[in-house]
Order: sequence, then C-alpha cells, then structure tokens
Amino acid sequence: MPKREDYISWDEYFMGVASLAAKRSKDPNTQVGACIVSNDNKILSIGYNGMPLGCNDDEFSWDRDVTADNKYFYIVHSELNAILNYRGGSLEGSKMYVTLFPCNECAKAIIQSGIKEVIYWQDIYKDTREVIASKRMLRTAGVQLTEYIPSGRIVELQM
Ligand SMILES: O=c1ccn([C@H]2C[C@H](O)[C@@H](COP(=O)(O)O)O2)c(=O)[nH]1
Ligand SMILES: [Zn+2]
Repeated sequence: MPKREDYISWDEYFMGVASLAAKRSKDPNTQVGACIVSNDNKILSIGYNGMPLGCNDDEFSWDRDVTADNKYFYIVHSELNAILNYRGGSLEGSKMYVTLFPCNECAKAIIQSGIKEVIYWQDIYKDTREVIASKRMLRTAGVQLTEYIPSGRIVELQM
C-alpha cells in the first residue's frame, strides 16, 4: 500500500499548533498563539495571550479602553509566554511560529532569547508604532521575518 500523500506540511503543522494554542486565550477581542520550534522540527514550547499565573482572569479587566483599567496592563503576550514556558535551556537558533506579528516588547524577548526566525500569519497592526519599531529591531538584530502564506487547507478536529 502506498504511503499517505495528503499529510500536512511542517509549516501547516506548526502554524496549526500556534492557532490551536490561540483558542485557549480568553481575550474577547484578539487571540494569539505562538509555537517555538528547533531547527530539526521539534516543538520546544507553546504560548498564548493571557493573564499571569495566579491572576484570576475573572477578576482582571479584559477591556480595551486605555483611559481606564484595561487588559494591556496585565496580559502576558503569547510570544513571551512561549519563551517563558520553555524549560529546556537555550532557545538559541530556534524559530517561532506566531499567529500575529510580534509587538516591540515581544521582539525584544525574541531577540534576547536567540530566536533566529519569526514566521508570522496576521499583520493587522502593521501601521502601529509598536509593530514598526518591532520590525526595525528584529531586522537590525538579524532575525529572519517570514510571512506565512496560508495553504487554504481546512483541517477538521473533532474534540
Ligand atoms: O505581540 C503581541 C501583541 C499582542 N498580543 C495580544 C495582547 C492582547 O491580548 C491582544 C491584542 O488585543 P487587541 O484588542 O487587538 O488590542 O493580543 C500578543 O499576544 N502578542
Ligand atoms: Zn507582544
């Protein structure tokens, strides 16, 4: 019997894992997932955007209004969570798949942790100062930026 040929690609697999992680996010507006992968295609860590450990997400604000108490004070971004969730030592030379282009704060953490490539999907905040600064830093630091081109394949998961 011939082998299966319609298996998902590495890129679909890792962006799929990042997308699945995003579904854990309780942010009512934007859910983000990140998956860090070694050069030999092993998943090293996963993260999504959410409140810090011990901070009850029923008690902290999920609001976007920056003139009042709001979620931006509290949320740990998916990329930082993925970096901090890693327990194995160094991330030097690894790649990060992320469903949204990283902000400037995540860019700093990506650079400092030694991640060498960011494969991103959405870039909806590309005109913000945060993302413009992020791209400047990542490029200057030699981090490769690769846009994920969706294959259009639909993968169904029955849970
Ligand atoms: O680099 C990033 C940038 C943002 N996020 C998270 C932080 C928030 O939970 C949402 C953005 O919310 P908006 O309502 O779209 O402003 O995305 C992230 O995880 N990583
Ligand atoms: Zn961020």
